[in-house]
Amino acid sequence: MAPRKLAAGNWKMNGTLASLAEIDQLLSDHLAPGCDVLICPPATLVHALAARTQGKIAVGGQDCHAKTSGAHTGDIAAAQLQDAGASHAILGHSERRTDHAETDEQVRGKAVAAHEAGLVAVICVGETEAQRDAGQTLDVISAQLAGSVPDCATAANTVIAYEPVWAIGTGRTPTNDQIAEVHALMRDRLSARFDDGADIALLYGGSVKPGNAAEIFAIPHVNGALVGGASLKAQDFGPIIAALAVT
Ligand SMILES: O=C(CO)COP(=O)(O)O
Repeated sequence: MAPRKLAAGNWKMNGTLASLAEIDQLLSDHLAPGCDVLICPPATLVHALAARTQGKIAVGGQDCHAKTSGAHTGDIAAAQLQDAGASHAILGHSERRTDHAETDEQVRGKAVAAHEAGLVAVICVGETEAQRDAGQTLDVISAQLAGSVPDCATAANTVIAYEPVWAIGTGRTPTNDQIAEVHALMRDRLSARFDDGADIALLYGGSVKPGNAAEIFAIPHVNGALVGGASLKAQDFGPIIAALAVT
């Protein structure tokens, strides 16, 4: 079994009910068989999006709590996401690691909770610019993988997204060789640790656009993308999905 190809959109803190019209557009224009499509809208829109798309695309949350319920104001349990129609949860995004000081250990706990609720955990890793400049990229990625990915991970319940922090929302992307180096490292680490680690899908994220998607998808061990800004408009996300489907 080869890793499944996945085009994933992370809407971050963008969108209202009116934005779901973009998804209608996407469904009518572009739904290419040949890759899976996931949209992770703000939590307020998970249920409406799932109801509207009826399984034609997957819907995910952008975070979940490690506990199943309780006194955690403002947080969302994995089972609540699942109840609202989500099948995935992005975990450990660099914006969560920065804005909410999430640690690898906390991300791992969230991933276990996601798995227990039947969700696929989309676990994010990535170096800062200072870490890259200091030659620490591979060590940082190795440590984040070791710390954030739980022992219960399988190819069926886990996706890893490599998102260099300095490439997110900046219009800057690593060179193809830099992406290839990190993805090869991730494949090695996961294959060494998990029986089906060779089949865990590896996404690249950070300034993926219609104009660079095909080139990025041609890089070995890149099985899809986690797309921020360009996932908000069907006219941008559609061509990215199409590029992945034919890779
Ligand atoms: O953070 C990202 C997806 O999770 C990437 O965001 P951009 O595609 O806007 O750079």
